Amino acid sequence: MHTHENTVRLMPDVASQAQPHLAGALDWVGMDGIEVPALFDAGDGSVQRSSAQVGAFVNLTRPDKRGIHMSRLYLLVDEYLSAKPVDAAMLHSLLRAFLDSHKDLANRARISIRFDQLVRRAALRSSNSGWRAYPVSIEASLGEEGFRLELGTEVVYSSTCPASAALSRQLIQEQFARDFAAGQPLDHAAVLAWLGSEKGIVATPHAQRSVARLLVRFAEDASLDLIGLLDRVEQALGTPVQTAVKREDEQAFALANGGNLMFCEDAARRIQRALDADDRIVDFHVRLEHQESLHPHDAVAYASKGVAGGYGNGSGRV
Ligand SMILES: Nc1nc2c(ncn2[C@@H]2O[C@H](COP(=O)(O)OP(=O)(O)OP(=O)(O)O)[C@@H](O)[C@H]2O)c(=O)[nH]1
Repeated sequence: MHTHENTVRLMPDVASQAQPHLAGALDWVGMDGIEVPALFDAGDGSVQRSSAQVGAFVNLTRPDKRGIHMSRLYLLVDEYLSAKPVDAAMLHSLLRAFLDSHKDLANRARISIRFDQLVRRAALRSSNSGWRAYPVSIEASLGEEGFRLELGTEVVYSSTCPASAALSRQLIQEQFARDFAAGQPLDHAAVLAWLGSEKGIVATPHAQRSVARLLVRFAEDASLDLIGLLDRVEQALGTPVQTAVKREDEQAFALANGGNLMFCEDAARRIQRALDADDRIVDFHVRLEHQESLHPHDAVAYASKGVAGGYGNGSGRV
């Protein structure tokens, strides 16, 4: 009977052989789409387990070596992601372990983790609540430039067009002028009834489902505060999409939209101001997409960190 050691000794190890024909250092080698159940901080003190897709990579600095040791990266991903919630410190030590497992072969490592963060959101007025699933992509790397951590996510919201609102108001005024003659005393009850009729709102501004795509780089010592980031962005926008909606919630949403008219430029500046004020965020790029109901195309704005001579150049990284 073979012992485990004997069996292993009999197996050829192609990856560690010297490269016979083609030599060359490689930028990144690894695996993408690794399926793992990973743990994430749910933002309320509890831990959420989500199905995640992981990319695990190191560079290959040795031109003469055939390949990296994929299984080592795979097993490290499984070990670390099963043990504790994904955060900056854990990712940093996982990447260090990637490099330790490839001594003399690699000096850079990176990992990407994609999953949906489920968050229970309260209704605007009623006591109900419902789920939102925010798509999240975490990218961490370790190399000569140190540890870097970026987080990408999306917030969906409603935007009502300010131009359309002004044009609608003008038509409502004109309708009022037609229905109530100038110089005549106004009958309070008649005006109230008129306001409650469809004539009182002959034109309605168009609103659109809109998407803010965010890419944020955190300071090296900052925590991975995903829920805090989502909350801050939704507050800055003012009209995030709702989950459970009763009539009282829908009315509150209509009021919020009426007081929150915005072009995509306005939305971009609101997020820019909110994220600029957060010193745990060293850089960010946002892309705002207003999926127009007036047009078959979208209105789009990009913004990035607004420091003087800043990082942002409209490169559209998101
Ligand atoms: N390097 C590399 N390995 C691959 C690739 N596709 C599949 N693999 C497999 O990944 C398996 C595991 O690789 P290793 O980590 O080198 O496995 P191992 O030699 O048993 O493990 P160690 O003893 O730790 O090196 C190998 O059997 C490879 O065939 C590829 O494109 N490149």
